Amino acid sequence: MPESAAPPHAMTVTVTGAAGQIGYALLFRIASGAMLGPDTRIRLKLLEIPAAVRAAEGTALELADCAFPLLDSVDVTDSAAAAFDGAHVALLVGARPRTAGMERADLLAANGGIFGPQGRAINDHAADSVRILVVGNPANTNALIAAAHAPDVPSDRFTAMTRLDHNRALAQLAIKLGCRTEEIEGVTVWGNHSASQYPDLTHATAGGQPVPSLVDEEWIEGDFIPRVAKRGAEVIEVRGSSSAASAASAAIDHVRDWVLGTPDRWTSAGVVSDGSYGVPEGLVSSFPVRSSGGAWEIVQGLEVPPFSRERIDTSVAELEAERDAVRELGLLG
Ligand SMILES: NC(=O)C1=CN([C@@H]2O[C@H](COP(=O)(O)OP(=O)(O)OC[C@H]3O[C@@H](n4cnc5c(N)ncnc54)[C@H](O)[C@@H]3O)[C@@H](O)[C@H]2O)C=CC1
Ligand SMILES: O=C([O-])CC(=O)C(=O)O
Repeated sequence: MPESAAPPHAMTVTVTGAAGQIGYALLFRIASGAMLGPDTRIRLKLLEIPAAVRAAEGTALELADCAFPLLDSVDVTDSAAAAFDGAHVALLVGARPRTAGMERADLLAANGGIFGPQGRAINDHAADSVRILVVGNPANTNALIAAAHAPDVPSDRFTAMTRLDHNRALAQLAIKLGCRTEEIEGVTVWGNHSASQYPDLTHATAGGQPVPSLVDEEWIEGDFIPRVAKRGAEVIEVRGSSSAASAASAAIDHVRDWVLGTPDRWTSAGVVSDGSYGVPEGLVSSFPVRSSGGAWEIVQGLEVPPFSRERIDTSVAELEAERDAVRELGLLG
């Protein structure tokens, strides 16, 4: 055997719902090193329901065929205990979609049946340093349920994905201003990953110029906010199926920034509230965040004008209603 030049450091990454649309767009980028960088080898563990294990095994064949230098192994299983064994990063993508005629309470209950046991399995089997990103909808409340079943895992390790909403906001603003997304800073998505979210441009700058001086309020209220908040529905209507590659890309961005640190600008993530900005402690809500040393910190001290206050409160009220509903269903332990 030639002397190996492989990086010494390896991490175990668990992906649930691995045979789904997002899984197919996500796994190859993780294995290529796009998520954890060029110095980290990857051990993938894929969790699926029994009926989709074979499809996930098919994806594992293709992963092998890519001959990714950083990919050490791929295991496919329908056992949560096996899937989360030693996990350093867990991407909870698999979820029960809403089907016709399904009430919100039914959806919450069906997902509680997935995210409760997965939270317990993470608690019992994952690495001490595990970091969890919930992508499967309703993402914020699913993260809350998983965290409630993992008493030994610090709750700040459970996060929900609002990075896709953040990226959508950057993209819409860049199109409006004719600039590159890279020139934009200070955008925040607050609240729930749902149509009630509040993409906030109050503190945004583009090329160093305050965005509120570059666009009018009418555009922000009438075009920008609804466009971003309802972008998922727009993609479903035009593409004929829900956002997958963009969701996978956002998940990569979220975990990369969490583990390796944000650049000099902040981003948005659903994190457990510490009471900042009047969001009740314990709710998983989207905030402006920075990461350093592998931990998210909520950006403090931003002024919240009345228009923003009202929008944040509306989305947070929806999160509270979801929390109360899952509590009543006995899903918070
Ligand atoms: N937070 C966000 O920004 C976004 C969230 N989503 C959500 O992500 C989720 C996944 O989306 P897609 O990949 O398009 O769906 P999909 O239906 O293509 O795939 C979901 C996969 O999860 C699997 N699954 C179901 N229950 C499972 C369980 N208990 N354990 C393991 N796997 C399980 C299914 O067998 C299926 O293969 C959906 O809930 C969707 O609404 C989608 C886009 C953006
Ligand atoms: O509604 C969905 O399943 C997809 C979704 O969350 C989004 O695109 O933001």
